[in-house]
Amino acid sequence: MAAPKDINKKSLTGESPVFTPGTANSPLRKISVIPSLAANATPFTPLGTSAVSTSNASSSASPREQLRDLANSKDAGVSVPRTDAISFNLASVREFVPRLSEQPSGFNLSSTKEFVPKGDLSPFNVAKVVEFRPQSQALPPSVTPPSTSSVPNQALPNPHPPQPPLNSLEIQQTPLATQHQQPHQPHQQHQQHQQHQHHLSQGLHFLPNGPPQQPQMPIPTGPSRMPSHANTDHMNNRPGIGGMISMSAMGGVGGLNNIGGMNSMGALGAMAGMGGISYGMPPGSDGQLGQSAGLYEQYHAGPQGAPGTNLTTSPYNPYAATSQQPGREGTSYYQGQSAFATQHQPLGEHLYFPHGPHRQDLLPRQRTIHEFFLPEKLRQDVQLKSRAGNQAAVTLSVNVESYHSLTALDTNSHKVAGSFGRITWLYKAVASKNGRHYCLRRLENFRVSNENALRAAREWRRVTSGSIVTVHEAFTTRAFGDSSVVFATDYFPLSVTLMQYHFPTYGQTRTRGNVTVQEPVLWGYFVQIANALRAIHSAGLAARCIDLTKIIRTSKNRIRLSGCAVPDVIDYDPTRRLQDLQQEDFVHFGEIMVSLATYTPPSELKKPLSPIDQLPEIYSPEFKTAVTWLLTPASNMMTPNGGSSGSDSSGGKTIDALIHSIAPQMARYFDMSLQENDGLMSQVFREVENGRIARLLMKLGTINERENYQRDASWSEHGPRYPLKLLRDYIFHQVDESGRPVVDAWHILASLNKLDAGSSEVVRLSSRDGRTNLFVTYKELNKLVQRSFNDLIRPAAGPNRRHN
Ligand SMILES: Nc1ncnc2c1ncn2[C@@H]1O[C@H](COP(=O)(O)OP(=O)(O)OP(=O)(O)O)[C@@H](O)[C@H]1O
Repeated sequence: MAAPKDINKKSLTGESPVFTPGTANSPLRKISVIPSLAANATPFTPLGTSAVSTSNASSSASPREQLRDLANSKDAGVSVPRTDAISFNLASVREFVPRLSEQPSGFNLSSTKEFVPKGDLSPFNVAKVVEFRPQSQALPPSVTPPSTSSVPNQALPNPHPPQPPLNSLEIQQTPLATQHQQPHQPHQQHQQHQQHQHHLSQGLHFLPNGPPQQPQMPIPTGPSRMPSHANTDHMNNRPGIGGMISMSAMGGVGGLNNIGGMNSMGALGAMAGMGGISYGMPPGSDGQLGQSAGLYEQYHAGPQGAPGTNLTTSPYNPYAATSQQPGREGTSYYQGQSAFATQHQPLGEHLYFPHGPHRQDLLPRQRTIHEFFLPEKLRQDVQLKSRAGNQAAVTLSVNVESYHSLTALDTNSHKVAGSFGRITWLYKAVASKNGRHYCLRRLENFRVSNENALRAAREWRRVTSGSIVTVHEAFTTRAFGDSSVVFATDYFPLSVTLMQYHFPTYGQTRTRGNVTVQEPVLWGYFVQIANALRAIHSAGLAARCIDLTKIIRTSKNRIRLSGCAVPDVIDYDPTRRLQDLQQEDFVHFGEIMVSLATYTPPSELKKPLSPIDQLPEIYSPEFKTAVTWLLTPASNMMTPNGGSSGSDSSGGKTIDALIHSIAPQMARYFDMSLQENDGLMSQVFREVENGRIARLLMKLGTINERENYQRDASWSEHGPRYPLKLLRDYIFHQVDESGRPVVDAWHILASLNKLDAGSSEVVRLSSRDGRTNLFVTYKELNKLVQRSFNDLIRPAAGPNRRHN
């Protein structure tokens, strides 16, 4: 899609009527641009002025009219000029669907997965990002680089003198010579390395992971670090919004997350007291910033940072791209400051709270885009399930009790009597009482002969286990035009039965191959079914449905017994002894294990089973013994590990005996499950932080370029909110020395997180013509964001407030 040419041209040459920084009308410019230096400045190529904003700005129509025009326009939706040159576009991030080989994409996950430190042209290649140098980079450190606005703009160390209030922000025309040298100079890195070597040789401790004071910092584990302000910040007062966004709709944006290892995040410092900054502060609460800043200063003033401390004790952060910038450690710029004070930033301030296992052995350049986001496999899995859960291709027009929006889950529309000996139907349905999805299993045309049968089914509500599909209720209904019994159970999207999973061609004429299910997988099933039986038997019930068609696989090797309670209704017989039914459970359990181990459908198993003969050699004696125990009648009983006990007082086998005997396998599975849990928790911690970034982006998006406020001086292009516009350019519209877009995910995330945390780091914001430079801390910018946003949502705010 082509953007209108004239607009592109304007945007690219900085003639956009929207963006005219540094004009004579700009109050900021009047204050502080130094004309003589301005003349020498290298022009900064403006980028990214949207067609939308351009046309809006030049139009005198009302916002509503403009929107309508825009919607009707042929070019509606063409917003960013030069999209052809930008290989990273947010739409692709949002969906974050890897385009496998058929399309070359600048943001192709499959390519980023194969991380190539050099030569990979992906804009998300961290190696490339780290190696990016502005033109002046080539100069030796001693040579003053020429003034340039090409990016990355330099984030300067915290000079620590009290920050001026925002309205007195200093705008300077400062040649880079007075700033620091360009980042990542090999020469400087070499010096740094030598310095550390030197320290080591002197017996000094080299602390790669942050200052020793860090443990003293309180580290809350959640993102909510200050009281919320119900009257101010809509976004902040909905705790779920971040997660929601990060999971689905804004997959990519929500995915913007932890760069823990990249040392660019702002959470820990924020958690240590500055955290409130990021969450909707009413204008009057800025004092809290001061307090948190106090903490920060305290942190700096720790014993190791005392004046006179040898610089060599300064911890070196190996992951901090910025800490490698020359001049960061130098004392010349910050005379009289301590070693810690001269540190660029304490490590913790830009790291999220590390949680769970993580790899330590990666160099910064080896970190890939995957470190920023939820692992692709997991994300896809979650998203597919979520989509399947919400999908309703064909919804029945029947409402059953309090359930509506019924969707059939059975793939076979010509039903015959199934494994229960009856015709059953399965539906996904939504419960009116809570809006959740449930799975309804309907017994077609079934009349309950005895009221107690349904009561027996309700007993199953008490049984809760991770290996059982929980039964919530059972009732009779005529909603389907017959007399049906319905069981409402938990719903697990995209689950398949073990029969479907392991015997996908069953019932087809195709011959089966010889497939072996690995023993660890079988042990996994074994342990989970044993766990289900323990819960069932100890509740005084029997499963009575251990069948490959009634065990569902809800995620990788994760299974649950479904269909429980159905046999209790269909075959209700109060005369049958519970012990007998439980003994039958063991036999059915043994049969499905033999079936899977020999890759034989249950109906084709040769009976009576003699597992020792039937089970292939590849399985261990331990496994064979356990299966044999399941199939052996109680009268000849031995323990699953070959012992002689295992029966209860009535002479039957017990589930406790089984579990006792397979304890080593249970422990192994338990440990695996703990590890999996750790892994998932660390992902959750990472994703929690995404919400912060998403909220911040929403705020920035709602504040910037508000055309309908232009007559309001406080919202005008060159008013006090001007730095936010420059910040937007700094974060998203970076260009290199030849004016080409630089799309650097690391830079975007790092900047947003520093902004969110209200870091004291100074950032230089340049206007697009390069003549105006603002030196401002993220802390001040953060305040400005909060203040502007609060102004925006406060009903009485803004004299010219008009609603779109
Ligand atoms: N609780 C559940 N949540 C989501 N899907 C389920 C649930 N229980 C079963 N399913 C899925 O519904 C489909 C049909 O299951 P069902 O138990 O009816 O199997 P079946 O082979 O049709 O059995 P039958 O022979 O009794 O008809 C299967 O793909 C199964 O994975």
